[in-house]
Amino acid sequence: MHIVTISEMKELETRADKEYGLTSEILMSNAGRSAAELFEANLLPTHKLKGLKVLFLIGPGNNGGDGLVMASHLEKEGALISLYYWKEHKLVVQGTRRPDEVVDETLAEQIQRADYIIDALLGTGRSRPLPDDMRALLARVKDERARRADLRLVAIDLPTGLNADTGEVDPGSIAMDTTITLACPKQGFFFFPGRDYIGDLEVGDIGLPAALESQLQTDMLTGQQVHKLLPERPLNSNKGTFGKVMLLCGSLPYPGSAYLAGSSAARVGAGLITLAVTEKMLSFYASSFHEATFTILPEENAESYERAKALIDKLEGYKALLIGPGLGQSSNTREVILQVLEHLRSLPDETRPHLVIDADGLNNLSALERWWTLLPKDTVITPHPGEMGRLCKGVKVSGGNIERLELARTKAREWQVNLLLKGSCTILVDPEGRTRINWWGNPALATAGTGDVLAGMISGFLAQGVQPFDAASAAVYLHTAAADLVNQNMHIGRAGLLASDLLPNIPISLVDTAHAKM
Ligand SMILES: NC(=O)C1=CN([C@@H]2O[C@H](COP(=O)(O)OP(=O)(O)OC[C@H]3O[C@@H](n4cnc5c(N)ncnc54)[C@H](O)[C@@H]3O)[C@@H](O)[C@H]2O)[C@@H](O)CC1
Ligand SMILES: [K+]
Repeated sequence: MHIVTISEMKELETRADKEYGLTSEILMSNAGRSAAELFEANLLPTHKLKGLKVLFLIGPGNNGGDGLVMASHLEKEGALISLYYWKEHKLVVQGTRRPDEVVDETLAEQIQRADYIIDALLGTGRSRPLPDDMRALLARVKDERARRADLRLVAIDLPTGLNADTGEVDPGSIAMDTTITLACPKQGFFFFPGRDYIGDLEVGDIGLPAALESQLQTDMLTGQQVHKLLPERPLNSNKGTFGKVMLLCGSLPYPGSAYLAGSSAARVGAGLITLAVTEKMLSFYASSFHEATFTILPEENAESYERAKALIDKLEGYKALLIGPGLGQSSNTREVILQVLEHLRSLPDETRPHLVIDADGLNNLSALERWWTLLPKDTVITPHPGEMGRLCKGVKVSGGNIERLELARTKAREWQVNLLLKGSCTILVDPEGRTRINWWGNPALATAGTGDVLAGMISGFLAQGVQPFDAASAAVYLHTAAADLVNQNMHIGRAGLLASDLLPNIPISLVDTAHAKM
């Protein structure tokens, strides 16, 4: 599913008209019908349309036009519709226009009795700050929503006043329970503060031919898309079929990282997991991770070339290598990483394991000048905002604002990597600038070890032959899906998840993609 900017959306509409004869009226008619269908589909099981009291706030442009089409569909199905035309200050209640002198009073009543209020005031055409009377109207709706939790607010295309490119909001904008956006999600939905105003996101089909969208470079990750990226599991297979993952992870203060990452690689289906560890650490892993195999490395005070050689000697036949989680940042360890990278660069593409670098792997690299020139082709790197800041030599990187997007795009191209920039809506960019953004986020994931799980999942997909950008994309989507399953199955809210809770839920999240609604 493509994500668009305002100008990309306008261009799609212009070309739809020019090349396919899909006029603005046709698109609006499709938009209103589709919004009505999605609205009705989401009412169940708590509400039914017959007798439902729905107040539409209608703006002066096409967004208002979408609202009017949607309203007429709902009315035909038995909903009790009121229409407030903001610009004309006109109120129509179930087909009857109210006299001008009672509009204010009647509108107040309609707001108080509505089951649903639909924001069809402004969409992508908003061009200036909201006028005071529109802000006042929205403030009344917001107060009513605060007073009555069962009042539902639904935006058509986008919440009024939200900047669809940047996610900035007007002071008068209010948070919705649902946004039914038209044709494509807008870029601004994925960045704060806008992200908090969208509520549940639904995407209405307005009948744009798919060919029109072929130029668009930015996608929203969806379950349906991820389902197609998952590796096949033929019956005629053995553990060799699904690839081997080597992990250079974990050190004395952070032993759990290698366990979490390795288990996650197995949970997405990799055939064999090998932890490269010192003998001192072996007993810890052997007792907690029965399925793993081990490559024994010299202790950490050994010469770096001995440590690197012990790993390199065992790498043949591995399809994926994960470097970093819990590895520590000693200069000796940095040298080990450099030697391993040199070895990987010397290998032909066909035999080189795909590389993922996370956490301390990135921290070690960021201490070096032009570190990206040391990476083999098609490496996946997975920084959180702090690590990204260090990789960019001190740039401040936000966890959720729009500047992240441009930075990620610029750096993925400059560094020629598959960049996964973590955050509330994680961004993925490939070396050519192709971009994918994860809509779903889960605050319960903001806890130690969940990054190790993500890195492990990517490696596990790489081992199975999934292409690097796709492996990272699938892992990001499934990581949040697994967290949502933990929330549901353990009945926990936004806090209290342990990274290890994700592990048994990862395979379930894979299965669930087969039934994803989008
Ligand atoms: N053009 C098309 O082909 C389609 C448009 N669609 C809908 O049309 C919307 C875009 O339509 P428009 O371009 O007409 O834009 P809008 O409906 O968002 O609003 C534009 C109108 O609002 C006024 N306006 C702008 N900023 C304002 C402000 N701050 N305060 C008060 N008035 C303001 C403008 O003068 C103009 O009259 C989309 O969001 C979507 O809902 C969909 O129906 C799909 C097809
Ligand atoms: K709107």
